[in-house]
Amino acid sequence: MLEVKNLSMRFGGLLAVDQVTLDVKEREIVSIIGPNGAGKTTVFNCISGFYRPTGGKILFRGQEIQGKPDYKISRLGMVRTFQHVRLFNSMTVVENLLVAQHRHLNTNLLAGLVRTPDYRAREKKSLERARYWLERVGLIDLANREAGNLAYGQQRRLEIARCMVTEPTLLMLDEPAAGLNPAETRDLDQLIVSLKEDYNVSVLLIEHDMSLVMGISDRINVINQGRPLASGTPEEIRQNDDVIKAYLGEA
Ligand SMILES: Nc1ncnc2c1ncn2[C@@H]1O[C@H](COP(=O)(O)OP(=O)(O)OP(=O)(O)O)[C@@H](O)[C@H]1O
Repeated sequence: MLEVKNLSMRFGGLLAVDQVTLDVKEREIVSIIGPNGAGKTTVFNCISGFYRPTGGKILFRGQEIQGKPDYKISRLGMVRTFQHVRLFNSMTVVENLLVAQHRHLNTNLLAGLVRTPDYRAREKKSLERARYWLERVGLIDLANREAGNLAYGQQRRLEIARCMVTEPTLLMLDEPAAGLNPAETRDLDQLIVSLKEDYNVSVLLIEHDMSLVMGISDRINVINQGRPLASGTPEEIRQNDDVIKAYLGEA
Protein backbone atom coordinates (compact mmCIF):
# COMPACT_ATOMS: atom_id res chain seq x y z
CA MET A 1 0.00 0.00 0.00
CA LEU A 2 2.81 2.42 0.92
CA GLU A 3 6.31 2.05 -0.50
CA VAL A 4 9.08 4.44 0.44
CA LYS A 5 12.26 3.97 -1.57
CA ASN A 6 15.61 5.61 -0.79
CA LEU A 7 13.95 8.63 0.77
CA SER A 8 16.31 11.52 1.54
CA MET A 9 15.73 14.95 3.01
CA ARG A 10 18.42 17.58 3.27
CA PHE A 11 18.09 20.81 5.24
CA GLY A 12 21.02 22.95 4.08
CA GLY A 13 24.11 21.12 5.29
CA LEU A 14 22.15 18.57 7.34
CA LEU A 15 21.11 15.29 5.77
CA ALA A 16 18.23 14.57 8.19
CA VAL A 17 16.99 11.51 6.25
CA ASP A 18 19.42 9.43 4.26
CA GLN A 19 18.16 6.67 1.93
CA VAL A 20 15.33 5.37 4.07
CA THR A 21 13.34 2.51 2.56
CA LEU A 22 10.23 1.05 4.14
CA ASP A 23 6.82 -0.27 3.24
CA VAL A 24 3.40 -0.80 4.76
CA LYS A 25 1.08 -3.50 3.49
CA GLU A 26 -2.70 -3.80 3.78
CA ARG A 27 -3.85 -4.25 7.40
CA GLU A 28 -0.39 -3.93 8.87
CA ILE A 29 0.86 -1.93 11.83
CA VAL A 30 4.39 -0.75 11.03
CA SER A 31 6.47 1.33 13.43
CA ILE A 32 9.40 3.66 13.00
CA ILE A 33 11.63 3.91 16.03
CA GLY A 34 15.01 5.49 16.70
CA PRO A 35 16.80 7.79 19.12
CA ASN A 36 15.81 11.46 19.44
CA GLY A 37 16.62 13.45 16.33
CA ALA A 38 16.97 10.27 14.21
CA GLY A 39 14.75 11.71 11.49
CA LYS A 40 11.47 9.94 12.20
CA THR A 41 9.22 12.98 12.06
CA THR A 42 11.01 14.20 8.95
CA VAL A 43 10.19 10.87 7.26
CA PHE A 44 6.55 11.39 8.29
CA ASN A 45 6.56 14.95 6.98
CA CYS A 46 7.88 13.79 3.61
CA ILE A 47 5.36 10.94 3.30
CA SER A 48 2.39 13.09 4.26
CA GLY A 49 3.30 15.97 1.96
CA PHE A 50 4.48 18.54 4.52
CA TYR A 51 8.00 18.45 3.06
CA ARG A 52 9.11 17.92 -0.49
CA PRO A 53 11.81 15.25 -0.18
CA THR A 54 15.18 15.98 -1.77
CA GLY A 55 15.55 12.38 -2.96
CA GLY A 56 13.75 9.08 -3.36
CA LYS A 57 10.28 7.87 -4.24
CA ILE A 58 7.08 7.46 -2.29
CA LEU A 59 4.29 5.33 -3.75
CA PHE A 60 0.84 5.13 -2.23
CA ARG A 61 -1.39 2.46 -3.75
CA GLY A 62 0.86 2.45 -6.81
CA GLN A 63 0.80 6.21 -7.36
CA GLU A 64 3.88 8.41 -6.93
CA ILE A 65 3.11 11.02 -4.31
CA GLN A 66 6.45 12.58 -3.36
CA GLY A 67 6.18 16.36 -3.50
CA LYS A 68 2.36 16.38 -3.67
CA PRO A 69 0.74 18.78 -1.17
CA ASP A 70 -0.66 17.36 2.06
CA TYR A 71 -4.35 17.99 1.26
CA LYS A 72 -4.07 15.99 -1.98
CA ILE A 73 -2.38 13.12 -0.19
CA SER A 74 -5.01 13.03 2.54
CA ARG A 75 -7.73 12.80 -0.11
CA LEU A 76 -6.05 9.68 -1.43
CA GLY A 77 -6.74 8.06 1.93
CA MET A 78 -3.60 8.71 3.97
CA VAL A 79 -4.10 10.87 7.06
CA ARG A 80 -1.92 11.69 10.04
CA THR A 81 -1.75 13.06 13.54
CA PHE A 82 1.02 15.27 14.90
CA GLN A 83 3.48 14.95 17.74
CA HIS A 84 1.73 17.87 19.45
CA VAL A 85 -2.06 17.83 19.51
CA ARG A 86 -3.51 20.09 16.82
CA LEU A 87 -7.23 20.52 17.38
CA PHE A 88 -9.45 23.55 16.97
CA ASN A 89 -9.50 24.31 20.68
CA SER A 90 -12.38 26.77 20.72
CA MET A 91 -14.65 24.52 18.67
CA THR A 92 -16.64 21.72 20.25
CA VAL A 93 -15.56 18.12 20.00
CA VAL A 94 -18.20 17.29 17.38
CA GLU A 95 -17.43 20.45 15.37
CA ASN A 96 -13.82 19.33 15.10
CA LEU A 97 -15.03 16.15 13.42
CA LEU A 98 -17.40 17.99 11.08
CA VAL A 99 -14.74 20.47 9.98
CA ALA A 100 -12.32 17.63 9.25
CA GLN A 101 -14.86 16.09 6.87
CA HIS A 102 -15.61 19.42 5.17
CA ARG A 103 -11.95 20.00 4.51
CA HIS A 104 -11.47 16.49 3.33
CA LEU A 105 -14.38 16.52 0.88
CA ASN A 106 -13.63 20.07 -0.26
CA THR A 107 -17.30 20.92 0.16
CA ASN A 108 -18.57 23.41 -2.39
CA LEU A 109 -19.40 26.74 -0.74
CA LEU A 110 -22.30 27.50 -3.06
CA ALA A 111 -23.92 24.11 -2.42
CA GLY A 112 -23.63 24.92 1.29
CA LEU A 113 -25.26 28.31 0.95
CA VAL A 114 -28.14 27.00 -1.15
CA ARG A 115 -28.27 23.79 0.89
CA THR A 116 -28.94 21.51 -2.04
CA PRO A 117 -30.44 18.07 -1.22
CA ASP A 118 -27.12 16.48 -2.03
CA TYR A 119 -25.37 18.82 0.38
CA ARG A 120 -27.88 18.06 3.13
CA ALA A 121 -27.50 14.33 2.61
CA ARG A 122 -23.73 14.69 2.97
CA GLU A 123 -24.13 16.80 6.11
CA LYS A 124 -26.29 14.07 7.61
CA LYS A 125 -23.71 11.42 6.79
CA SER A 126 -20.95 13.58 8.28
CA LEU A 127 -22.88 13.90 11.50
CA GLU A 128 -23.53 10.14 11.61
CA ARG A 129 -19.85 9.41 11.10
CA ALA A 130 -18.90 11.92 13.79
CA ARG A 131 -21.34 10.34 16.23
CA TYR A 132 -20.11 6.86 15.40
CA TRP A 133 -16.46 7.70 16.01
CA LEU A 134 -17.18 9.65 19.19
CA GLU A 135 -18.91 6.53 20.54
CA ARG A 136 -16.05 4.42 19.35
CA VAL A 137 -13.33 6.45 21.12
CA GLY A 138 -15.45 7.01 24.25
CA LEU A 139 -16.07 10.73 23.82
CA ILE A 140 -19.77 10.84 22.94
CA ASP A 141 -20.74 12.33 26.32
CA LEU A 142 -18.31 15.19 25.67
CA ALA A 143 -19.50 15.96 22.13
CA ASN A 144 -20.52 19.53 22.95
CA ARG A 145 -17.53 20.45 25.12
CA GLU A 146 -14.86 22.74 23.76
CA ALA A 147 -12.01 20.58 22.48
CA GLY A 148 -9.47 22.73 24.32
CA ASN A 149 -11.08 21.83 27.65
CA LEU A 150 -10.68 18.06 27.25
CA ALA A 151 -8.07 16.16 29.23
CA TYR A 152 -4.93 15.45 27.27
CA GLY A 153 -5.66 11.75 26.74
CA GLN A 154 -9.14 12.63 25.46
CA GLN A 155 -7.65 15.12 23.01
CA ARG A 156 -5.39 12.38 21.70
CA ARG A 157 -8.39 10.11 21.12
CA LEU A 158 -10.28 12.95 19.46
CA GLU A 159 -7.38 13.39 17.04
CA ILE A 160 -7.64 9.76 16.03
CA ALA A 161 -11.42 10.10 15.61
CA ARG A 162 -10.82 13.18 13.49
CA CYS A 163 -8.65 11.11 11.18
CA MET A 164 -11.07 8.18 11.10
CA VAL A 165 -14.12 10.22 10.05
CA THR A 166 -12.37 10.80 6.73
CA GLU A 167 -12.30 6.98 6.25
CA PRO A 168 -8.57 6.57 5.55
CA THR A 169 -6.85 3.40 4.41
CA LEU A 170 -3.55 4.42 6.01
CA LEU A 171 -3.34 6.20 9.33
CA MET A 172 -0.05 7.77 10.41
CA LEU A 173 0.37 8.42 14.12
CA ASP A 174 3.27 10.53 15.41
CA GLU A 175 3.96 9.61 19.03
CA PRO A 176 0.32 9.01 19.98
CA ALA A 177 1.23 7.78 23.48
CA ALA A 178 3.34 10.82 24.41
CA GLY A 179 2.02 12.32 27.64
CA LEU A 180 -0.46 9.49 28.33
CA ASN A 181 -0.59 7.56 31.61
CA PRO A 182 -0.26 3.74 31.56
CA ALA A 183 -4.03 3.11 31.57
CA GLU A 184 -4.55 5.55 28.70
CA THR A 185 -1.68 3.95 26.81
CA ARG A 186 -3.33 0.53 27.15
CA ASP A 187 -6.61 1.93 25.80
CA LEU A 188 -4.73 3.48 22.91
CA ASP A 189 -3.01 0.19 22.22
CA GLN A 190 -6.41 -1.55 21.94
CA LEU A 191 -7.84 1.24 19.81
CA ILE A 192 -4.97 1.05 17.29
CA VAL A 193 -5.24 -2.74 17.01
CA SER A 194 -9.00 -2.47 16.49
CA LEU A 195 -8.52 0.08 13.68
CA LYS A 196 -6.59 -2.58 11.86
CA GLU A 197 -8.76 -5.56 12.77
CA ASP A 198 -12.22 -4.01 12.61
CA TYR A 199 -11.75 -1.29 9.98
CA ASN A 200 -8.96 -2.72 7.78
CA VAL A 201 -6.82 0.37 8.29
CA SER A 202 -3.05 0.14 7.97
CA VAL A 203 -1.10 2.09 10.56
CA LEU A 204 2.33 3.70 10.37
CA LEU A 205 3.46 4.68 13.83
CA ILE A 206 6.27 6.70 15.40
CA GLU A 207 6.48 5.92 19.08
CA HIS A 208 8.97 5.97 21.93
CA ASP A 209 6.92 3.76 24.23
CA MET A 210 8.65 0.44 23.57
CA SER A 211 6.06 -1.78 25.21
CA LEU A 212 3.40 -0.29 22.93
CA VAL A 213 5.61 -0.64 19.85
CA MET A 214 6.68 -4.20 20.65
CA GLY A 215 3.14 -5.21 21.58
CA ILE A 216 1.24 -4.08 18.50
CA SER A 217 3.66 -3.78 15.56
CA ASP A 218 3.71 -6.34 12.78
CA ARG A 219 7.05 -4.90 11.67
CA ILE A 220 9.44 -2.27 12.96
CA ASN A 221 11.92 -0.02 11.12
CA VAL A 222 14.76 1.44 13.13
CA ILE A 223 16.50 4.58 11.95
CA ASN A 224 19.56 6.19 13.48
CA GLN A 225 21.04 9.53 12.46
CA GLY A 226 18.79 9.59 9.41
CA ARG A 227 19.88 6.19 8.14
CA PRO A 228 18.05 2.86 8.23
CA LEU A 229 19.59 0.69 10.90
CA ALA A 230 17.38 -2.41 10.96
CA SER A 231 13.94 -3.67 10.07
CA GLY A 232 12.04 -6.77 11.06
CA THR A 233 9.50 -8.24 13.44
CA PRO A 234 9.48 -7.05 17.06
CA GLU A 235 11.35 -10.22 18.04
CA GLU A 236 14.04 -9.67 15.41
CA ILE A 237 14.47 -6.03 16.45
CA ARG A 238 14.69 -6.90 20.13
CA GLN A 239 17.62 -9.20 19.40
CA ASN A 240 19.42 -7.02 16.85
CA ASP A 241 22.91 -6.06 18.08
CA ASP A 242 23.06 -2.79 16.12
CA VAL A 243 19.74 -1.70 17.62
CA ILE A 244 20.83 -2.58 21.13
CA LYS A 245 24.06 -0.61 20.61
CA ALA A 246 22.24 2.46 19.21
CA TYR A 247 19.87 2.55 22.19
CA LEU A 248 22.52 1.87 24.81
CA GLY A 249 24.67 4.55 23.16
CA GLU A 250 21.86 7.03 23.67
CA ALA A 251 21.36 6.22 27.36
N1 LIG B 1 12.46 22.06 9.09
C1 LIG B 1 13.70 21.70 9.47
N2 LIG B 1 14.77 22.49 9.19
C2 LIG B 1 16.01 22.15 9.59
N3 LIG B 1 16.30 21.01 10.26
C3 LIG B 1 15.30 20.21 10.59
C4 LIG B 1 13.94 20.50 10.22
N4 LIG B 1 13.14 19.48 10.67
C5 LIG B 1 13.95 18.62 11.29
N5 LIG B 1 15.25 19.04 11.24
C6 LIG B 1 16.42 18.32 11.78
O1 LIG B 1 16.41 17.01 11.26
C7 LIG B 1 16.86 16.08 12.24
C8 LIG B 1 15.82 15.01 12.44
O2 LIG B 1 14.71 15.55 13.14
P1 LIG B 1 13.35 14.78 13.37
O3 LIG B 1 12.42 15.71 14.10
O4 LIG B 1 12.88 14.19 12.12
O5 LIG B 1 13.79 13.62 14.36
P2 LIG B 1 12.92 12.61 15.19
O6 LIG B 1 13.52 11.28 15.02
O7 LIG B 1 11.49 12.75 14.85
O8 LIG B 1 13.18 13.12 16.67
P3 LIG B 1 12.25 13.04 17.99
O9 LIG B 1 12.14 11.61 18.38
O10 LIG B 1 13.04 13.84 18.98
O11 LIG B 1 10.95 13.67 17.62
C9 LIG B 1 17.18 16.89 13.51
O12 LIG B 1 18.56 17.16 13.51
C10 LIG B 1 16.37 18.15 13.29
O13 LIG B 1 16.97 19.23 13.96
